[in-house]
Amino acid sequence: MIEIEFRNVGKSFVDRQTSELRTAVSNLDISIRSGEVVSIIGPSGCGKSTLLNMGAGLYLPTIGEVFVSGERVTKPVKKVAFMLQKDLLMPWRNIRANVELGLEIDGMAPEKRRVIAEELLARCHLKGFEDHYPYQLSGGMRQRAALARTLAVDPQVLLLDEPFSALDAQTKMVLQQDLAKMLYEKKKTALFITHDLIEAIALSDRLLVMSERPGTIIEEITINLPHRDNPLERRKLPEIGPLQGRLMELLKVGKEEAELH
Ligand SMILES: Nc1ncnc2c1ncn2[C@@H]1O[C@H](COP(=O)(O)OP(=O)(O)OP(=O)(O)O)[C@@H](O)[C@H]1O
Repeated sequence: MIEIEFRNVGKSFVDRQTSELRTAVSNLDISIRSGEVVSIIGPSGCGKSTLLNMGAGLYLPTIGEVFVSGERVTKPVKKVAFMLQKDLLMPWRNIRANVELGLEIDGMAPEKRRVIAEELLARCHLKGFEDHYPYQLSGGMRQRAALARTLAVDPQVLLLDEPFSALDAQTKMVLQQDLAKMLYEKKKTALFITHDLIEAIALSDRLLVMSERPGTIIEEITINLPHRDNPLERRKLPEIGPLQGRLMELLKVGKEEAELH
């Protein structure tokens, strides 16, 4: 089943300085199957976040249509959860209460949501920190709590906008491992934005490479590698290097600098 679909989607914004309409993304045709993890990579400003925002129903396309689970997206969609680089935890709520937030809004009984929150916090290695407040935790721990909160409402679709980019390399790898396991076990569908090419290869079934602005998909790469549920193992495979090289070519990494010399 196709879970997320973009049909000939484009999005333009009014430029605040010139008042002209500028195209951010165009001709996006994307189909993501249920249970698939797809990463989007592309140069800065090519429209990756714009694409994700349209998937979540936070932006509406200027042309074309977006569908989630066969339903046209015209407003924020409940079965879609969004996770950003900034953890957006509420500083006045402890970690447990932060994780419970979505369930509380849904009207779930306090005892029930407490059980769910504590189980997820344990899975995200935050057992013992339930009563701590965000300021008492490290960046990695806060992002773990944000992941637990994203998963608490049991969304079928996760849209992840560079969720680990502010973390140090080791913390990032451990969090990727936790995320990959949960996505795999619960058969979630995920669309993931990252600038980290190895992260994209390690976590995904498929990569979509975008062009410079106005962004569109210029290449699709299926990752035929084992260990989608174990990125730490996948990182060790010899195929990673050549795949990274191909992505660097597509993104012209180092080309502009070379032209300057
Ligand atoms: N709400 C908005 N209003 C006006 N312009 C916007 C808005 N959101 C995005 N844009 C413009 O659309 C273009 C694409 O932005 P977007 O943030 O989607 O790119 P990105 O690929 O996610 O960038 P980065 O990799 O740097 O995070 C940019 O030129 C940006 O200025």
